[in-house]
Amino acid sequence: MQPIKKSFFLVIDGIDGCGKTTQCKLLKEYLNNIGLNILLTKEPGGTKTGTILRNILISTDYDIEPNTELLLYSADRLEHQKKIIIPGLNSGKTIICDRFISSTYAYQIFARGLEKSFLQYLEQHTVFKWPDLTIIIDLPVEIALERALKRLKDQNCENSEGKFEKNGIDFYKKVREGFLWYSKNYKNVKVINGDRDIDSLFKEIKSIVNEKLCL
Ligand SMILES: Nc1ncnc2c1ncn2[C@@H]1O[C@H](COP(=O)(O)OP(=O)(O)O)[C@@H](O)[C@H]1O
Ligand SMILES: Cc1cn([C@H]2C[C@H](O)[C@@H](COP(=O)(O)OP(=O)(O)O)O2)c(=O)[nH]c1=O
Repeated sequence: MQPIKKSFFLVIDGIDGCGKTTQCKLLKEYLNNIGLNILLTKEPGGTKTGTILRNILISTDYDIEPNTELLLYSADRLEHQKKIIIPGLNSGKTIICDRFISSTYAYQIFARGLEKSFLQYLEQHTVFKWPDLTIIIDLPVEIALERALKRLKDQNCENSEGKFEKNGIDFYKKVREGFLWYSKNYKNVKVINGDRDIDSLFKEIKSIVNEKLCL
């Protein structure tokens, strides 16, 4: 059977540990099963160049200037849009993207305190296709970080815990605030409550996506 063509750009975003990766995978499986051609991707790191940028960005070995970090996330996005997202949409794929520019507003602008106008300038040169829908999974920072730490333990990556300790809880509170700001200032954004179990969260995401995709 030929896959159904539904060119659609969907983003799932939110603070570390909110459950994005889990929900992206569930959604991919569900939409694949009903015959859509799904491309699951992520930022940073959705391209060959982006993988190198991601390794630099998430490593704690480099002491990167905050504005350099902002430029690297933007470079990753430019590559991702040109090489993956736009060609994927042009060939009729439904794109599910784990994080997008909403994360840059939340982390670099709100939490790191960089100039909003700088990102507003950069987005004009890096975002050629805006998401048809961004779902932001919102929940108290303490719960999200507990989940993120649990995942690191499950994956035996406890030495990566440093990121959360280095940034501190107030940083993540600002990240949360940044996502809520983004939801009020950009189009096609839906905020959902992430403080519940995986299945009931997925049920709501599925119903939002079904409605948007007219399924
Ligand atoms: N709704 C949920 N309730 C409890 N635990 C969850 C929920 N969603 C995900 N988890 C668990 O929390 C951890 C982080 O989830 P993950 O999907 O990797 O988050 P993210 O990609 O947003 O950082 C994983 O161990 C995952 O199994
Ligand atoms: C896309 C993006 C990610 N990030 C950060 C958030 C994450 O801490 C980190 C890696 O993202 P990710 O792999 O999604 O982390 P997690 O699974 O823990 O949620 O990149 C930014 O700071 N700005 C951005 O624009």
